[in-house]
Amino acid sequence: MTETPELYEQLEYDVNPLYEKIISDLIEKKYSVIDHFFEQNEVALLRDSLLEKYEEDNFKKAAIGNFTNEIIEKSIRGDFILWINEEEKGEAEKLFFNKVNSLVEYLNRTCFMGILTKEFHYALYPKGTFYKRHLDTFQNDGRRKLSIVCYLNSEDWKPENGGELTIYFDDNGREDQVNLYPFPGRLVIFESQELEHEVKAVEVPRLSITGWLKTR
Ligand SMILES: O=C(O)CCC(=O)C(=O)O
Ligand SMILES: [Fe+2]
Repeated sequence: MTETPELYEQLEYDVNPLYEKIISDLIEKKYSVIDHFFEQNEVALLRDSLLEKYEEDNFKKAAIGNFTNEIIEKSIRGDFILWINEEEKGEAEKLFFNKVNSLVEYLNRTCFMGILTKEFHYALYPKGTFYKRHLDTFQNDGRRKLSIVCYLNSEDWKPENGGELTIYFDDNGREDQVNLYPFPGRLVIFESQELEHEVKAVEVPRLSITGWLKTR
């Protein structure tokens, strides 16, 4: 019998149980929650980087709509954001992209997801702000495939702080929801074109990185 080792080599990969869990969650329920995706010291590094840039006044009021038609609408979303340029990254951002890229490579290799580009921004929700229920593709970007949120809050995030990410999903024809607190190091990943979600009002500043994996 003749073998084709080159082909086997291409298809071979080390199975990563964490990534496999994410994939099976996505297939089963269109979202996945991974606690401690980033370790405490990594979260601290990223939080410091966010706060430094925020204090330097680099953040801007998040808008809704697309680039040519940006509307700042406080009654819809109240967060401040700063896009992260992967080329100009510092130590914290390098660490962030290393982990994200490893996940993306795995998704492409094992699921043929065809993720070609990605975009991420820091976000800070000041006290009293929220983001009303929406679908991430309302930004007129049908290329957004998976939404990723990673929380950079300090360890003691309490329920009375509010700021849950509420994801709405269909349960056999009935709408159900899951409420997720923005615990530090927690990563939430969900199908951008499928799941509506919202950020409940926060009582203390809420820190995160949000981004999208895109097909083109
Ligand atoms: O911060 C979150 O939990 C979600 C943010 C979000 O939905 C968005 O930026 O589109
Ligand atoms: Fe969103």
